[in-house]
Amino acid sequence: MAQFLQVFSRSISASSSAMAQIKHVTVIGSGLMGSGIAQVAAATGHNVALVDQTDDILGKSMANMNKSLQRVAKKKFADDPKGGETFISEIISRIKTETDPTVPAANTDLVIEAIVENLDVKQKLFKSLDEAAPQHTIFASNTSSLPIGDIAASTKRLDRFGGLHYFNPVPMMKLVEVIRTPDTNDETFKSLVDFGKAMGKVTVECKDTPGFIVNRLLVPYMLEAVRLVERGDASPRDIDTAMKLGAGYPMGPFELADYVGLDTTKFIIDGWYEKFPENPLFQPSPLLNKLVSEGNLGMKTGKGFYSHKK
Ligand SMILES: CCCCCCCCCCCCCC(=O)CC(=O)SCCNC(=O)CCNC(=O)[C@H](O)C(C)(C)COP(=O)(O)OP(=O)(O)OC[C@H]1O[C@@H](n2cnc3c(N)ncnc32)[C@H](O)[C@@H]1OP(=O)(O)O
Ligand SMILES: NC(=O)C1=CN([C@@H]2O[C@H](COP(=O)(O)OP(=O)(O)OC[C@H]3O[C@@H](n4cnc5c(N)ncnc54)[C@H](O)[C@@H]3O)[C@@H](O)[C@H]2O)C=CC1
Repeated sequence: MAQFLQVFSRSISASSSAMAQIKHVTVIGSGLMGSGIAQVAAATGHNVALVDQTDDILGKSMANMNKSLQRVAKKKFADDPKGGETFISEIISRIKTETDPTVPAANTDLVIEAIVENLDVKQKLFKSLDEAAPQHTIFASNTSSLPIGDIAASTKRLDRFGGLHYFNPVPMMKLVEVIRTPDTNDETFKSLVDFGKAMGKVTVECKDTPGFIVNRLLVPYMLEAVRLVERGDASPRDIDTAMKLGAGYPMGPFELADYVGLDTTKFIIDGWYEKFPENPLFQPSPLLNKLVSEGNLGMKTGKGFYSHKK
């Protein structure tokens, strides 16, 4: 009987610790996505550690978050600029920056990874985090295209690993896809859904299938657009106009590719081509490859399919 009670109380405490509300979040990668995720997590009351490779990169991310928050505050505090300043400074004060991911990971409830779209680099990061983070910490990746199970395989916490796939720009886009692998346990999955909702997002659930829901549909559409241009059938400008005015999309496929980043876009296509080489859909795009090889990565560099003011 004593043994049964011990096991019973251990399982209660394990499950209640896994179910504990997520308060401290570590976001790794402070680029387009990581900075947006950190900003919204802090704006919804979470304590956030934001990690990147250098203090210089982190400084630029903090400045970008400030700009985004100014846009939010301008609307929210239209008649109260002082209130707007307090709003911004309170959110910013909940974000600490760090260059060593293992430091905040040692004391965090959730790690959200938003680094470069490369399986080896993500696996290497999570392997080191697995050694540093406590038992209860949940790991999540914001990958656009890599299998969550492949990233999780670098750790010993397959049951506490899932996907949280946000959309760009995170402060404006209302969706987060919550991904469970066959190993993700129910407590972890529920914590991830609850966290998505606590960030003010609408959550949808998806299995660990290539592209999840949105990118499974979006990537073929965008690739068809680039093939139209490569065949000389229509210009990027006309395709964008057509999809905005004819299909009601807020951005056309080329504007969106520049917004997402052509480097990230290429990582996604190259990864799927390597995995599904026989699929005609994922054949490399000479036009995209040319732009990336010239360092024209879209809005982040000031030039991609279009020129952008920096
Ligand atoms: C064709 C090339 C082929 C390549 C191969 C294909 C590869 C496939 C790549 C797939 C990539 C997948 C990436 C991924 O995993 C998933 C994604 O995230 S996909 C991207 C999803 N996002 C979208 O689709 C964005 C669509 N665009 C919009 O919704 C709007 O355009 C946007 C909200 C971005 C901007 O709105 P717009 O009216 O155009 O401009 P404004 O500047 O006037 O903004 C409106 C409004 O919003 C406020 N705002 C905008 N950005 C921010 C921000 N970052 N922070 C805070 N606030 C922001 C702004 O202040 C305005 O507010 P007002 O009150 O209206 O003034
Ligand atoms: N750009 C987009 O629209 C979307 C991207 N994603 C995914 O989010 C992830 C990040 O994408 P972006 O933010 O666009 O990329 P980004 O290039 O803007 O930012 C990536 C950041 O990660 C940092 N980084 C790289 N390796 C690191 C490491 N080992 N440790 C710490 N930091 C490291 C880089 O310095 C950079 O600041 C990718 O997996 C991408 O597929 C998901 C949804 C939308």
